[in-house]
Amino acid sequence: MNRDEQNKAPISKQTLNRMPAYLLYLKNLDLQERQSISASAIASDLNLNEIQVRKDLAAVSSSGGKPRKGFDIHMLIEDIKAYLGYDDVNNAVIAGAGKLGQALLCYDGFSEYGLNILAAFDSDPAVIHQSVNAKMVYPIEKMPEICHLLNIQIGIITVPAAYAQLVCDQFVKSGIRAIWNFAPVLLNVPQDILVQNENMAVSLAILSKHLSVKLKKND
Ligand SMILES: NC(=O)c1ccc[n+]([C@@H]2O[C@H](COP(=O)([O-])OP(=O)(O)OC[C@H]3O[C@@H](n4cnc5c(N)ncnc54)[C@H](O)[C@@H]3O)[C@@H](O)[C@H]2O)c1
Repeated sequence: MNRDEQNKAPISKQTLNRMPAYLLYLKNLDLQERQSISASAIASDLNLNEIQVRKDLAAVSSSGGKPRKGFDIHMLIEDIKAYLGYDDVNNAVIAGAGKLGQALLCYDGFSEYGLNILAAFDSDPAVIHQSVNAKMVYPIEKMPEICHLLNIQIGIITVPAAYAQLVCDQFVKSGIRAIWNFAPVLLNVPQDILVQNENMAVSLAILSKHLSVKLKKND
């Protein structure tokens, strides 16, 4: 099956959302030590249901697992990358899985605009390793590794204002090309990085200004 055919194959949202965790896990295996791995070993190491893992990997694997040997690790990594759309410029991650970050993670409507939020990062142990709408929240320290691994181009900032520049710098170091910033801060970025600031307060101020002008006219 070529990459285009693979991308057309139906795959559930939950399966897609588990792929970054599989990819991270497989990339950290020592390929000198072993070249293949079984679905049951992956399920046990990631604390997932074995049947679920088998189904997930069957949906993406171009070769399928061999009965005794399992999956060729290198091929499986390439298959998962292809499924995640490694060259897709619209793959994004979130920094700050708090109230706003979680709301964005839970909103499925972005996919209609081609934006795929694949994972999130946070510094709070209470949310790290939790999944939100089946998307994993990773420790912020993992950002460079995961962004490079998934070839992420867009970083979404939903941390408190005081940490926004720090997180922005971490995104830039992680190879991000564009930033969607929800924190009320003007970010310093290298010239080639695009920043889109989002501020609901500004929209509300415009709305209230229009309303006051309209009401004055009606007086
Ligand atoms: N643009 C808008 O219209 C709009 C609307 C609401 C909130 N906001 C902004 O969004 C941001 C988040 O708001 P919230 O209400 O979700 O806050 P929150 O406190 O619920 O969430 C912030 C999250 O960021 C995490 N965090 C803090 N420092 C971090 C760091 N260095 N690295 C990684 N994670 C870190 C926290 O652990 C927390 O989970 C704020 O800057 C807020 O001003 C913007």
